Amino acid sequence: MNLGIDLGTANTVVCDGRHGILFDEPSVLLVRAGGRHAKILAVGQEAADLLGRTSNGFVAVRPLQDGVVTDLETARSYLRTVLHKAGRRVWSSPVRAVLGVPVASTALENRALLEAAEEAGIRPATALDGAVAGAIGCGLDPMDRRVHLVVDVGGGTAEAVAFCFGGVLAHRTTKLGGDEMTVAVARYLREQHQLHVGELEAEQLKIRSAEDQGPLVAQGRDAATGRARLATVQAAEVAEAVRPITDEIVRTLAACLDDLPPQALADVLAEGVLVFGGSSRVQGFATELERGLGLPVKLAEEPLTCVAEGAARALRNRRLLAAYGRR
Ligand SMILES: Nc1ncnc2c1ncn2[C@@H]1O[C@H](COP(=O)(O)OP(=O)(O)OP(=O)(O)O)[C@@H](O)[C@H]1O
Repeated sequence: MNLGIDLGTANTVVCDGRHGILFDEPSVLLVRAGGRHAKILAVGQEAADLLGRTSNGFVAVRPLQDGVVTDLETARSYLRTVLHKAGRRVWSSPVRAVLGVPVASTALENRALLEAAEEAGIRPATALDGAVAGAIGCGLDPMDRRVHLVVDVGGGTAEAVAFCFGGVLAHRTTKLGGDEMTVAVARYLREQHQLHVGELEAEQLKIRSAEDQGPLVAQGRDAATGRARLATVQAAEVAEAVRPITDEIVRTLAACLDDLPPQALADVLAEGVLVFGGSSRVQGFATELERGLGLPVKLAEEPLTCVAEGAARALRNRRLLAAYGRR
């Protein structure tokens, strides 16, 4: 198997060079707590479906925090199960992969991810900036002599990366992303509608508000009576709730332009800024970004899968991996 893997804070996507997307599910494991004897009960969508529905003793674990591996053992078990779900049946069958990593990740953080991947049976495992992989997935060539600027806004992080002819020129990262937007929506409902909602409901409301401008219905628990009830929320209210987060993301990422020479800016002005990652779909984000950067913004056609698709393509391009690969 020759795979591109986007092991994100929120979602994991695995793409095969020949067969396309093999796995696309939330990055989460459900384990039964038990110290060293913790047992994995469900992974991916199965685990996500059980969030908030299990009794005491079950814990949801995310293999990554802010885009990086924090626990080697968890990451290894998670990757092993993901490979199995992606169709790897024979333990000894060779798997090569390129894995997307945050541009600001340290050598030590990349080492942890690659070690977990190798222990899960991926050999060789190569790390590539997720933003560069996403650009490849959208049809850009990072070996071009023109400068490209891309923005990746995921669940736990957002980054802007400018690159050209095999090298990164400038980048900015923030540990704000869709997860914080979801928290902001839940807080808004509590404060303005006296409704307590779970994480899943707040996220669904955020996503629906990006697709439907009409009134939306939120389901939760009344703050005063503790009883289940519904509330009608306008899409514009959700946009207002997430605006402080999107503003902060745009402000941080826009500083990336300060590091670009005038000729590079001219390239980006001519071509526009490519935006991907699930949170690029949040209501009003693209407009905010366009205003903050003062540059035209283009939305990727496949914002959630282009990183894995690009990573799978990069696996076949030795020159590109020699230039951008991180070991
Ligand atoms: N249609 C949509 N509208 C708004 N938000 C969305 C939409 N689809 C997904 N999201 C949000 O996008 C985020 C996940 O995006 P993505 O899968 O790109 O992140 P990730 O790669 O797992 O995270 P990271 O890049 O931070 O490691 C979640 O917060 C999710 O709520």
